[in-house]
Order: sequence, then structure tokens, then C-alpha cells
Amino acid sequence: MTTLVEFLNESLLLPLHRYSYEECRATADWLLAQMNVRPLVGIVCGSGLGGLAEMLKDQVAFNYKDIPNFPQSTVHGHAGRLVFGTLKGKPCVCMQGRFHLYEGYPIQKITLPMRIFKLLGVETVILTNAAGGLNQDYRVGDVMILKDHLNMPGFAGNNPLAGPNDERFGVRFPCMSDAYDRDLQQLAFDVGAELGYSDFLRKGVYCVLGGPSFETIAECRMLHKLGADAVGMSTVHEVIVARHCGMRVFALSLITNQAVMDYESEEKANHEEVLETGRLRAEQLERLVSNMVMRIEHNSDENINLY
Ligand SMILES: O=P(O)(O)O[C@@H]1C[C@H](O)[C@@H](CO)O1
Ligand code: HPA
Repeated sequence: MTTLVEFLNESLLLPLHRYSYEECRATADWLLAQMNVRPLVGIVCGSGLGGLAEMLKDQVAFNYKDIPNFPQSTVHGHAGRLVFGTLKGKPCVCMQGRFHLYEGYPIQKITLPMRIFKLLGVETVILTNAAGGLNQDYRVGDVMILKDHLNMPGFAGNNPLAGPNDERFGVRFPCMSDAYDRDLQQLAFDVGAELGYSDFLRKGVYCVLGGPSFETIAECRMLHKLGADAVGMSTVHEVIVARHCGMRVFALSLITNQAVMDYESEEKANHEEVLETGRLRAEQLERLVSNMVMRIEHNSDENINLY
């Protein structure tokens, strides 16, 4: 029979220990053993934005189910493939599908890929997501560059860095006031202007909730009052882990629907609309991201051909 101590250990403590440095290292080494390039840029595709992975040249792809220690995608619009390749000559790795809290994974598991990115050699992470627009000036199809976030699960103690801290990844108390790299935000606006996208580029604050239910009208009103411009169910946990281990972060939200703020409205948020808006903006997002990647400078640029 299971003793109380064993039960507590398994249900409360073990999940915090399960994704160790050694396990992340083993996964990264498994991937590197099959690859002759080391990625400098890691890209995460949001709901309906998996097409971003298709822009990589000379692809080598792995299904998540074949990668040791990797979670599985369970959401429609998230293919579940890790794709390596080059983008305008720069080595990249792309998650075609991400993990969300509402899928039932522990928060440490949904963010595990960020640590694997780090151990693969990634220096810059580009995160994309689909989000509901709270800012009344936003329109469906706008692209919001994240300047900051509100971490609602974090307020309740659900932070991916909870549990023992391994200094090999980063410090116990990482700063988050500089989470979103300002030079990369500016680069997005510069590249966007050159591509003629200024009309639909915005800058704002993203708020993460646990999902999977979409928000009530009262919740949307509250989040808007708190300073959020868009609401979603991802990204922030990945940003925290990526910053903890010292990678530069850029994130964007595609505003796929207007959050419902009005009791007279007949609008209802739904996942099909989210995916459809992703399809409509896919091409422009691919151009924006690929042109940014081409212009990002990396410490290891001169070593690209050595791996
Ligand atoms: O992975 P992201 O944040 O793009 O996915 C959003 C949030 C939910 O998973 C889903 C709702 O339609 O899209
Ligand atoms: N709310 C939360 N997550 C979302 C939304 C939304 O309105 N749209 C896309 N992801």
C-alpha cells in the first residue's frame, strides 16, 4: 500500500523534479546526433500558424512522439513536429505546435522545449500566438508585437520556474522587466514598414489565462481595465523559461478575434475563427518573420558552418 509520504512525493514533489538538466541534455544530444547544423533561432508556431515551419529550407523534421522526453500535441492546428532547417541561410528550429496548460501537462513540461532550444544552441526565440483583441482600436488580422505580459496563472503560483532551481539554466529570481527584447521589437516595426505592413502592426500587452474556455464578458472587461491589449492561453510561460536561461525573446500575437466586451453582442469566440484568421495572415507573417531572422545578429554567426 502507498504510504502518505510516497503519495505526497509522487503527486506533489516528483513533477517538480521530473524535467532535469540531464533529461533536457539527453533530448538535445539525441537531436544533435542526427543533425549537422546547430540552430541559432527557435520559432514557436501558434494556433493556425504552423505554416511558418514550411518556410524552412533543407528541412529535417521529427514527430514529437519520436523525440525522447517530448510532450505530444493534442490541439487541432498544432501539428506536433519539430522542424530544423535554414531561413535565408540562418539555421533555425521550429516547433510546429506548442503545448498549453489546459492540455493537462504540468507547466514545467509545456516549457521544456525552451530549455532544449537553449541546449541546442538557440540564442533568439521567436514566439507566435493567436489571441483575442481587448484593445478597442484593434481589428481582426492585426499583428501585435508584445512589449510586456500579464501572467495570470503566475499570480496564483503556477510559474514554470517553481520548484528547485538549477543554476545551470539560470538564476533563482530572474528579472522580467526586460523580457521582450526592445531591439527586436524595433526590428519588427522596421521590417514591417519595409514590407508595407504598418497599417496592421501594433504594440501591446498580452495576458495569459489557463483556458481552454474562452473568457466571459466580465473577464474581458476586467483584463482590459488591467492594461491588457490581447488575451490568450500560451507564450508567457515559454517567455519566462527562455529568459531564465538567457535567450533573447521576441513574441507576436495575431489578433484572430475580437474579445466580446458587450452584453448586446452576438459574437462568440471559437477555435475555427482563430484558425481561419491564421490562414488569412499566414503569408504576411512568414515574410515578416523570415525577414527579421535574416537581420538578427548572433554571437555565433561566424561559427555557423562549424557544426
Ligand atoms: O497556441 P496559441 O496560443 O496560438 O493558441 C490559442 C489559444 C488556444 O490554444 C487556441 C484558442 O483558439 O488558440
Ligand atoms: N481568448 C483566449 N485565447 C485566444 C483567443 C481569445 O479570445 N483567441 C485566440 N486565442
